[in-house]
Amino acid sequence: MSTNGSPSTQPVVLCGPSGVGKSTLIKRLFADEPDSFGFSVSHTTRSPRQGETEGVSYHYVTREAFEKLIAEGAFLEYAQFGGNYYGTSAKAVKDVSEPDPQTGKQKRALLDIDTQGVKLIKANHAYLNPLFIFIAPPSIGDLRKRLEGRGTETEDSITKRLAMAASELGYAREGNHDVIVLNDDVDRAYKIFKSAIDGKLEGKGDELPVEEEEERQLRQ
Ligand SMILES: Nc1ncnc2c1ncn2[C@@H]1O[C@H](COP(=O)(O)OP(=O)(O)OP(=O)(O)O)[C@@H](O)[C@H]1O
Repeated sequence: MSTNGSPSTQPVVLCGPSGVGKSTLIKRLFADEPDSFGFSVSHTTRSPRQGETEGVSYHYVTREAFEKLIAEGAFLEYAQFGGNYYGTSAKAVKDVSEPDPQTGKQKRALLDIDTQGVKLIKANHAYLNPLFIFIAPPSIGDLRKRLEGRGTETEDSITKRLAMAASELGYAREGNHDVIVLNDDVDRAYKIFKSAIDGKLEGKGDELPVEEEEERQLRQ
């Protein structure tokens, strides 16, 4: 496994197909270690809502300022929803691991991003030096069952997510991640995930599911 960076502050990038169980593993990690990890503060062009604080809830910026940041390549990912921009900047990720001015405590940034975001970090923000962890499904068929079971997606959305899943698995097969975690049994997967982020995993973790099986199940 990768030995780059200090395990105490090295950002952790979690990626993998929609429905594979990333949120499930992140929830467990936060329950296990509530003070060790943090999410980066996103930028947005929407106005602050009551109770929200600049720099805590979001970094609130104008459209012009947001577009300037896009042009500068500042964002690892960004998107528009409801007429507003939202984005994660590389600086916001780095800021998570800065010592808190009051307590001196440092947190590790945890990111849940798609393959596009992983490519952007590798191409433009390599200095972040994260631990890239790919969460893999036992099969595309299992992924379908999980997305159906979660009850949050339409059939059309499930079909799109499964097609995306195949391309994300393809990118993982090229060896672009430091660690592979097969989320077959969630307790077993969490153990591998936790030992990887604690720097205690020997090797690269699990094997990816076989490609032929995937294609067969996609055709079904
Ligand atoms: N090992 C597992 N076995 C069976 N079901 C699981 C397992 N891990 C997670 N699930 C279930 O699969 C569904 C999808 O999990 P989750 O929402 O964590 O995925 P996700 O990767 O965060 O998806 P998205 O990227 O769409 O947010 C949930 O209903 C979850 O309870």
